[in-house]
Amino acid sequence: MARSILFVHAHPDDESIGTGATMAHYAAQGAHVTLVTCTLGEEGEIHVPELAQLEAAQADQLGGYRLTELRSALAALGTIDARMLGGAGRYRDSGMMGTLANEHPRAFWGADLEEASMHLVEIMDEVRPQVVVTYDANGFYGHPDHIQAHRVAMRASEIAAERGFGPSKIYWTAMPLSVLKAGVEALADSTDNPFAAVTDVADFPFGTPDEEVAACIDGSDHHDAKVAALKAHATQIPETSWLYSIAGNFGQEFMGVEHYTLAHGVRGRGDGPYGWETDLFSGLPDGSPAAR
Ligand SMILES: CC(=O)N[C@H]1[C@@H](O[C@@H]2[C@H](O)[C@H](O)[C@@H](O)[C@H](O)[C@H]2O)O[C@H](CO)[C@@H](O)[C@@H]1O
Ligand SMILES: [Zn+2]
Repeated sequence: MARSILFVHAHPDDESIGTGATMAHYAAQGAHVTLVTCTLGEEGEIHVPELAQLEAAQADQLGGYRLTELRSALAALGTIDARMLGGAGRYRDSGMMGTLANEHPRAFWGADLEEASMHLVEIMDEVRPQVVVTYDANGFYGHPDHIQAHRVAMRASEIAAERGFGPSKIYWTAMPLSVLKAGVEALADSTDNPFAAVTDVADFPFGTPDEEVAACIDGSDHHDAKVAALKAHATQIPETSWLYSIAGNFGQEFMGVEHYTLAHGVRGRGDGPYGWETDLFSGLPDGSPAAR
């Protein structure tokens, strides 16, 4: 059976920021890589001055523009089967938690869970992913669309399993505390250190104890592709972004390596002190067992 992996993300840019190296890694291996993006990102900031008038409060065209950014980003990552949940524009970016945009009639945060999940079930029935990747229950950092993407991905996987085509493994994006700590220390001398006020990595809304992480995907061969994908999302990620500091100054291990917890399925063989899998398909009938 050909390898099929499905990524469920909230906004255009999340796919590159959180899983860009993993997507490029599996696309390069010839796996069928499907990305489902749940909103167009209509409520985002705009870091490109000449596009400022596209913002929600003016022309309200940022969503359409971010779709073009997404297409450019995915072209950098490889052959990706890109879908919008329910079709482009069905669910709207809900804005940050507690903002007025949460109340928009099409806000993803207020979507009917069963209806939204059925849109994903249809895609899962078509592409039959052995592996699904999404966020943890907090949406990695608490954004309402990320939390809702988690809920939809998990509910759709339940329905798919009831219908005989559920994924064998479900992963949630994760940042090991050891990596987070190393990243903060590496940025300490940076002039535009975004974490200057951080005194303890526990202050971040994300961070997973290393022993709870299940997989570490080394996509450092695709570091440049991930950086190109980030640059495609120029309205969201300014050239001064700390993401580029990490990418440029501190080696590929921060940007080219992505980590996951295992939410469903049986963990395959792994490496290192915590036995982290090096392949998300590890342990599956056609999954190559992790090299020792
Ligand atoms: C990575 C991600 O999920 N980005 C979201 C997020 O963007 C944040 C938002 O614009 C906030 O106002 C900024 O202070 C913060 O720096 C941004 O990361 O929320 C947006 C609105 O829902 C969303 O469009 C964007 O993709
Ligand atoms: Zn997002």
